[in-house]
Amino acid sequence: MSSQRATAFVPGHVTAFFSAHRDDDPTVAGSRGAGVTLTDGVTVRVSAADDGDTVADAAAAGETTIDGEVGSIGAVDDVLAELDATAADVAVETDLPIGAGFGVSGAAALGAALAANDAFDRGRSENELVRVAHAAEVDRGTGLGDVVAQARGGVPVRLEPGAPGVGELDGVPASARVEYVTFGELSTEEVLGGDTDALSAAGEDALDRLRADPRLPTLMDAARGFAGEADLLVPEVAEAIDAVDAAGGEAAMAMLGRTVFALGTGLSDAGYDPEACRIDAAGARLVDD
Ligand SMILES: Nc1ncnc2c1ncn2[C@@H]1O[C@H](COP(=O)(O)OP(=O)(O)OP(=O)(O)O)[C@@H](O)[C@H]1O
Ligand SMILES: CC(C)(CO)[C@@H](O)C(=O)[O-]
Repeated sequence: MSSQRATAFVPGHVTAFFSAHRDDDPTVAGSRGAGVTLTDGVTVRVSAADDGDTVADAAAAGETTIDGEVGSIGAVDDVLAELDATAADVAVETDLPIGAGFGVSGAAALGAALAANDAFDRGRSENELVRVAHAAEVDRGTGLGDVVAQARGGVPVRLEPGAPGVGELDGVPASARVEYVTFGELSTEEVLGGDTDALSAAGEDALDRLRADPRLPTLMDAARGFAGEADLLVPEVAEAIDAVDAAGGEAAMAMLGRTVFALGTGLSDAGYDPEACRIDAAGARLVDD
């Protein structure tokens, strides 16, 4: 039965390191790498557009809002088109900053897929919905591996790139408090649109290290090495990582944003005023309205 409305929660995802793998087929394209999913995430509410009585109501049908403001996320539009739900209203809500390395666009796309499928009884399986959201995110150039990681939860390790059925995931078994501070955006589209050869070589090295020792401290250390080798570090991020290190903690840069994330109380101990959450244990899911 079709309820005409549904809500999904999708964890944020910070990538610690990655290599980019292109392909004409967006379900085959993606990234290898690893990162951390967060209990801070994105809530997506999908409902049948209320045509209402007024011209303004009718014009607002099929509208996306982001934290209450009318806006658009390309990958969400593509997901709705694929699920024959372009007339739906979509409300995206998040405390995470957009464009700062938390995979908000991937989360919004995956949340829209899960919620639209449920609201309109489209009968797709979880793998199919993850595939739709992954393909939309890749096609829009706003991410490569966030969607599959967010679907899984925990500390996802992307062993092979691509959507379910193509890619392969593992994970670092771990639970921890995570702190983060954001200094601003870094354009994913720009970095992915440039030459990614050096970055990808550094990402493959980092993945080999983590596979040999799948523990959180190794993930953080490999992430720091990656950010330097891939030439992505920005000064305020480097400074914060050094300050956390000097205070005895573990921090790294979130790809792709001017964002630092740390384990435990790393950033607080270094004198920053971070946001705090935990590693998300469950992955993307439908929730009660
Ligand atoms: N206020 C906003 N700031 C930035 N992007 C916005 C905003 N509102 C909508 N968007 C759309 O959201 C998407 C943001 O994608 P982008 O990949 O840059 O960010 P992200 O997914 O949050 O982070 P990242 O990929 O760095 O982890 C784009 O499609 C952009 O057009
Ligand atoms: C490319 C990327 C770093 C953008 O957030 C992410 O999607 C990833 O790890 O593939």
